[in-house]
Amino acid sequence: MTDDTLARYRESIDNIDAALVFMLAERFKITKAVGEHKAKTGLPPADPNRESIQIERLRSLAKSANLDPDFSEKFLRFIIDEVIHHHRKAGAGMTG
Ligand SMILES: O=C(O)C(=O)C[C@]1(C(=O)O)C=C[C@@H](O)C=C1
Repeated sequence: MTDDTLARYRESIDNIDAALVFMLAERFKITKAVGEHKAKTGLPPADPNRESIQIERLRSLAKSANLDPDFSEKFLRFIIDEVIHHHRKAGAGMTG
């Protein structure tokens, strides 16, 4: 039996997932440039002060959007940790 309601919900979920992938691809495109800039200028891969500002901002945005701020922080942390990992590789001259 086909469930049209569920199929419609899933269509929307698939669109949102696609948008997330495109947004993440754009974010990683720009953080790649940041990593190269940092490697070239000798800046450290991680900037904990900047991270604190980003996390506070995202937590506040999450609250106004009715999204769990702890989840939002974990999500951003996960992404930033991956970016730092890329930055470290760029700093060591190991891209890819
Ligand atoms: O803004 C920077 O300095 C970055 O390298 C980008 C970024 C991020 O992904 O947002 C990643 C690592 C830093 O610790 C802080 C922020």
